[in-house]
Amino acid sequence: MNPYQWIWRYARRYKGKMWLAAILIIGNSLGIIVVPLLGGAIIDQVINQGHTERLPWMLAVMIGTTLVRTLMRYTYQILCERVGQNTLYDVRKDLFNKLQSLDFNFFNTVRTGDIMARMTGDMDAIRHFVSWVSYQVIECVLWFFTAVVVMSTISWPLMLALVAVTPLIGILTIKMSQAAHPVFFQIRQSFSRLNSMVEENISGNRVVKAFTQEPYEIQKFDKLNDDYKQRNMASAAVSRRYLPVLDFLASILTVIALLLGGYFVITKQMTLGDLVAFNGFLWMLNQPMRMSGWLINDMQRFSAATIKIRQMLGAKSQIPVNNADHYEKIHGTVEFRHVNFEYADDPTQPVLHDINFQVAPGQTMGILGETGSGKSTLMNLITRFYDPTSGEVLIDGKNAKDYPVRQLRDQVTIVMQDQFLFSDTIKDNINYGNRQADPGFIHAMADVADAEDFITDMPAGYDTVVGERGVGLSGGQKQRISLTRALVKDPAILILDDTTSALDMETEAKIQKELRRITADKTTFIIATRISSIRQADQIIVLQHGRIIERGTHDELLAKHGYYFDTYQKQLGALGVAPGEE
Ligand SMILES: Nc1ncnc2c1ncn2[C@@H]1O[C@H](COP(=O)(O)OP(=O)(O)OP(=O)(O)O)[C@@H](O)[C@H]1O
Repeated sequence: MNPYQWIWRYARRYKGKMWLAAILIIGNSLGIIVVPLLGGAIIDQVINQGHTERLPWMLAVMIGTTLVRTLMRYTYQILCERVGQNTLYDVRKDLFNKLQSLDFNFFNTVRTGDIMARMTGDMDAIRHFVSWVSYQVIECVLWFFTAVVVMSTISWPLMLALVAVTPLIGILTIKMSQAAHPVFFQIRQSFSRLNSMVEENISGNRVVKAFTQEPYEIQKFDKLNDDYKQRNMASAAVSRRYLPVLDFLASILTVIALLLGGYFVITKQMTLGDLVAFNGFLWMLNQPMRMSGWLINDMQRFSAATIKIRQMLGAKSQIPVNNADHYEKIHGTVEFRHVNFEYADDPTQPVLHDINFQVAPGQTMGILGETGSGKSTLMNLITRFYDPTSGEVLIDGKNAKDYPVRQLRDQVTIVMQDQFLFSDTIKDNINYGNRQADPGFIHAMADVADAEDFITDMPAGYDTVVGERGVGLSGGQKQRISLTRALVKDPAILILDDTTSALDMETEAKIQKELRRITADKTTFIIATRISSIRQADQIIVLQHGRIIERGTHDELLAKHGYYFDTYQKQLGALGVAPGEE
């Protein structure tokens, strides 16, 4: 499907408006012929033949048609703008909905700046095409052919002389189109790179400043900015190469018309009035020729803009978001059977190897392991952010893949390591997963997460607006708000991925105690670096290089004198507690 067929699938929803606009465009284009024809008639009939009584109605018709034409043009311009805006609204909506359905595999490989470039610059190229370029093209084609027909009826030999130039214009237009297409595609790519860089720079501004890398960032920006400029210059060079020639050919038409037309008048092959009328139509040939270059540019820009948007709209999620007709309540048994996993963007690096375990509803599993051992990845398979490469994740004995994914995630909540808060009120951040949550329940859960006191101490309490990504809150406060958000969701399976790492041990111990109380009926997974966070768990697994190397309860693991025991000893040592004294 070419870009024009693709956009037509959206624009045809507004067929009514488009037909009306088309009728008005045709009416306007036909109306154009009135003024030059009457101009010629005034010369021949009023000035040369002395029929002065005809002048008033001729002038009245000229003014009348001009007024009607202006009204028509105004109306179809508004109609086209509406169709353009509506079409853009639909494409943007589809794109945003698509983004919501795409999985982590997509977001791992596509940069945010790239997506933003699609949602802004590319969208505008589409709007410009539908709202402006489309009717300009129709106008130009209509003007050109109307002029050819009318001018031929006035003097076909003169018209034939002018038409002789048009094949050259056709060839130039095609050549320009071919030269412009790759350049516009490169401009879009370059714009994406520039956008991504700026987006990352803004998101990472604290790191930039902390490491005083502003000069490096400026240098990086300058390079991309220069690349963008160069590509735009290349596009301008294409225009520079062809547009003056097209302009020149358009001007040549006037010279031919005057020279040859003058000769025809002198030799009485046509009247002066006819030549004036003929000359009056000349712009209807000129204008499309002059415009053709610009319109080709705009069409190529549109075509380049649609490529990435269509790629994004066509992106397939490996984990489709499907809806179900009935809601299946999850009780909380989680079983991993011979699970292996590697990330799609790095398939050479197996991350999890033959993972097997089972957790009963209401039980707590602790997960310990060195950094990069696969702990978060393991949890991401329960929430189905990814599916295992082989093996099965079973929830209540049923393969996780057989649950509608939104239903599953509705009952499995993860508090991620990298907490994200929206620039919204604390209240709206907390009830993000459960908009109907009872205020009493929210306060109770905030109490469990030890967040109630610091929230109510804030000037606007729960209505305090936090900055983007939770700016204005400490790391520990963000962690506690994120934990409250997960608890308010009241899931059957709760996953805490290093959720309390930023808290002091006393606060952590308090939260752990409260959590044990309220998660008695939930299956809970706790990823932790501190053994104190998981020692009460019903079972603990230790991961190393994606394999379970130890499993058991706290006491069983200590008795093994392995990795867990060593970690425990180190952590006690760090606290200045001798073994046996804890
Ligand atoms: N999107 C990804 N694409 C490719 N590899 C990844 C991706 N995410 C993580 N990995 C790799 O998978 C491995 C396990 O990562 P994971 O985040 O699960 O470890 P972890 O045990 O949770 O680490 P930490 O304690 O530091 O959070 C690491 O080697 C990491 O580099």
